[in-house]
Amino acid sequence: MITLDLTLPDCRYPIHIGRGLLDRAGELMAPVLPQPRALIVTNDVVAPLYLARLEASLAAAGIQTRAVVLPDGESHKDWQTLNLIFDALIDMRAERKTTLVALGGGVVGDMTGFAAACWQRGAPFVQVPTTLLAQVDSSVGGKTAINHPAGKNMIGAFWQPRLVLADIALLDSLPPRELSAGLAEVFKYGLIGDAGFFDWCEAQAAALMARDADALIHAVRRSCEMKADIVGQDEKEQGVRALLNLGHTFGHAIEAGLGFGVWLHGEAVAAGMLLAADLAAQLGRQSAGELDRIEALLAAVQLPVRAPDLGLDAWLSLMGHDKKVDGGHLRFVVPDGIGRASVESDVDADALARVLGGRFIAR
Ligand SMILES: NC(=O)c1ccc[n+]([C@@H]2O[C@H](COP(=O)([O-])OP(=O)(O)OC[C@H]3O[C@@H](n4cnc5c(N)ncnc54)[C@H](O)[C@@H]3O)[C@@H](O)[C@H]2O)c1
Ligand SMILES: O=C(O)C(=O)C[C@@H](O)[C@H](O)[C@H](O)COP(=O)(O)O
Ligand SMILES: [Zn+2]
Repeated sequence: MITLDLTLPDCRYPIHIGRGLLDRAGELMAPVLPQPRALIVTNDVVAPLYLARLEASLAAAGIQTRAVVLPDGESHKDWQTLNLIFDALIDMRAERKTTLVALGGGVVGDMTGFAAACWQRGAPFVQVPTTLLAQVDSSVGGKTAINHPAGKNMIGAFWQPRLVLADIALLDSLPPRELSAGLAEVFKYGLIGDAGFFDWCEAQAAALMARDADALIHAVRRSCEMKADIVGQDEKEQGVRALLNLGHTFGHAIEAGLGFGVWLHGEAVAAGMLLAADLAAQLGRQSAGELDRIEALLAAVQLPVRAPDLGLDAWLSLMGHDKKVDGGHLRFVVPDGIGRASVESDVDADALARVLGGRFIAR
């Protein structure tokens, strides 16, 4: 097992990564739980696969549990489904020290974290991420939220987990499309901050797709190291954390524009990163060769390399809900070559229009 730490001014928590950790969940969680009671939040796809093992492990460590099983999918990341968590907490007479445990992908994790932030004004929570995307990104860093029909993650809170437990073995059951979606966020780290890691992703694309354990562990480890480092510097996204949003201004517009769940988050981020890279090229910060490398890597893992044609007005309207908007002005994360990125506030409208009608838009 590898353990990383995420250190913030007022808290610090471990991120455990390895194979076979689910059956050690009780032993690993017990020290961070303020009382031996927990509500496990999961969904109707993950529950039949992994809930009984998590319950057994927690019971063996003396932790009493209840479980709530949510409907699966991004289209259920909403108020109605969030309320099912509060109903379960009421029903079990949960207290402020009762821990919420997220067992699932990013949707379950984001909703459980938001419920924990709200429950009695702040209850402890633990992340047990079961998708690659959740293991490399969403379970770490404390962004929690639900969607509004008009925009992604519009209602939420920064609320950190007490512990993250990423068991790579759980990825064995992940559908191939979901594995690819997780790789989009892995590649993002290379693009924003580690050219060597981007090179490694190119070399290991086939191994990652084949779920080679060493390759997956390295991908999860390096991603979590980078995320923990960035969040440790800027928990509330006042500066450098915005780089983790590469591709998301376009990507979130795709998700909301097509309807939540039509494109997976990772797929929308993949197409969005290409649009951001094209914008960088328009601004003279990306060479044709670098753009080709990004496109080739995404294609190699079956991610989309063309965004849907939403139409310029719809793109601009949807992107207007981005959380980086400042004083009514869009701000984009723009890669500077490979391995560096920055936030651009004054994007030329003509350059943006060229991107949104350009070669990375489906015809
Ligand atoms: N908080 C953050 O920092 C952050 C970061 C990235 C993404 N997100 C959010 O995360 C969400 C996307 O997360 P996701 O890609 O994990 O999607 P998801 O949670 O919908 O999971 C993907 C699918 O895989 C299923 N699944 C989960 N684990 C499985 C397993 N081990 N075996 C088989 N099937 C399994 C799920 O039930 C679902 O059908 C989006 O809502 C996105 O906005 C948040
Ligand atoms: O942790 C972050 O910061 C990120 O931006 C990670 C993203 O991958 C993630 O999708 C996040 O939820 C997007 O945040 P939002 O603030 O744009 O909703
Ligand atoms: Zn994301």
